[in-house]
Amino acid sequence: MTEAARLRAAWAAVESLARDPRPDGSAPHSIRPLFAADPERFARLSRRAGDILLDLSKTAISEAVLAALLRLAEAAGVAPRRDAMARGEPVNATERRAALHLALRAPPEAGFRTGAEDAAAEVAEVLARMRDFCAAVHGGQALGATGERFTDVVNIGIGGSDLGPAMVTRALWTPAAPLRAHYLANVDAHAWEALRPRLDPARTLVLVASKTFTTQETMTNAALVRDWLRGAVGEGVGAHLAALSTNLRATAEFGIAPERVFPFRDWVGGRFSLWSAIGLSIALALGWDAFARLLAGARAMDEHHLSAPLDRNLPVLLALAEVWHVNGLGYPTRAVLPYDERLARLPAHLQQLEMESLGKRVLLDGSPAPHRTGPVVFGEPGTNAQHSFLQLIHQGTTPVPCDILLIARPDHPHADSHRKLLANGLAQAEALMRGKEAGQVRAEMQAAGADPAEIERLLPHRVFPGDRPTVTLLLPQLDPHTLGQLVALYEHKVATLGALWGINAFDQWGVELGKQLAGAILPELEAGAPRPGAHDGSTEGLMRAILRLGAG
Ligand SMILES: O=P(O)(O)OC[C@H]1O[C@](O)(CO)[C@@H](O)[C@@H]1O
Repeated sequence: MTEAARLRAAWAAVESLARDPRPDGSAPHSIRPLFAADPERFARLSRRAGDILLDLSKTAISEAVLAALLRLAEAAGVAPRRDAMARGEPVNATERRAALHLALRAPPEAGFRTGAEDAAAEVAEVLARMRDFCAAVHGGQALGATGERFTDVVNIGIGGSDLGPAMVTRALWTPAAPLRAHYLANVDAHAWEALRPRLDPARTLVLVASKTFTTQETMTNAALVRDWLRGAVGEGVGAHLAALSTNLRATAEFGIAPERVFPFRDWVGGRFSLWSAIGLSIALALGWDAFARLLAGARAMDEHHLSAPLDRNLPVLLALAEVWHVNGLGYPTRAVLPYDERLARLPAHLQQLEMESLGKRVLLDGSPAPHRTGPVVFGEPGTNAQHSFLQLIHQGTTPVPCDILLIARPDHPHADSHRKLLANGLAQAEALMRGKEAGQVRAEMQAAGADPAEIERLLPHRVFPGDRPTVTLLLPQLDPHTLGQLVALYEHKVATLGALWGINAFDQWGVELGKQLAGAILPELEAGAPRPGAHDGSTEGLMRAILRLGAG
């Protein structure tokens, strides 16, 4: 059999398991019969790596489905694609680049290279400079222009130059941390106007974080903030600025001294970059040790992913569950529900990581993808999500698989609150799977003394279909090391899905068209009139309406 034929056969096996009833007659999407048939299902379908326990048992993945999915992973070349990535090969084929974020969190002796480039040495050098800079800021050797110590760091960046670091500092910052961190992303200057009054320019350190150093939003905000700093501290503004970028010419043109530029290389993708110089705000805000432990956590997950067999490999299993849901059962969305307020920005980080990576419609060779690819990802922390969109997930027409993240031990003394939080997370997953049948609803309403006609009227509204899948991830506590493992787990899941679907998970051409068109519209707004015939009727009409309302 050729490779292509093997891959087609593997897909066909998964698809037929998703289409045809199981040998016991149960439907392929049903979960409850799997528990009824196998009291050991939790033990069989949960796996542990490092600090993370992954429970896949509340999905409709049967033993047969898991076996078929693992055969698909073999046929799609998941392990060789993973290894090519780790060898620094140009797995980002459309940009002819490596995707070597693994090198960012590896010790130098791991020896990561790409082509002739010694990635490990490069990383070690930048990390050492970042560590020294943090020590100087925290130790009071690097001061503001007026001799004050820094109390606040502002990271100006967007997308991958914002979401990862913002998510991590939101998760791990405590009042005992060395600096307060703020993240300015949107070109909407309301964001800056809301932040500005909270800052004292004399004590504010500003990081301009942009891989390309050309991103419109970041460069616009950087100019605004530099002017504000200059207005307050005059020509000493350089003491308040640093840049995190691959574009050393542009950082120099912006006026940032070379010793204040922390570089990284083009083999670091934006959405995989929080471990690079882009993570400097994390290290400044939380301390160097926390950043080092974050990297070590990610490295532990890398080692697991690189060495564990596919059937025990957490990122691979998570990716296979996604294939089952998206391609097998046809569920086009997924919700991420961290039952931890500190992980409030994790869904936003995963939205970029997953949707920018997997929102592709062609295979590596440019032919149309024969299968549906990346699902829509959204989420909110639990329990808040329960009071907003969980209704649809329980009773809507299309099942939405959920990732439920639980943290066993809190970092506060309120045990009762934490038990309630955990009880809710566990209960949602149980309720989604178990559902509530008509007989049970009827009995409950009868016991409450409801009128029989009223019972029959309300019955369909109060029935829960059940068999709605959840994947649970349990961490013992939230700290830099466990968070590093968790984020790296999702990164490797994304790369694995790239291999399974045969797409490039490392480019993002889809963001370009809007940027180009915005570049064309901007001068027309400045000139106060759309260029006749340059746009569709709607865009031109809206531009005229906006201009009439006084913008531009
Ligand atoms: O770091 P940069 O170059 O400013 O880019 C920011 C973000 O913009 C994107 O290129 C998308 O527009 C992301 O991939 C990236 O993370």
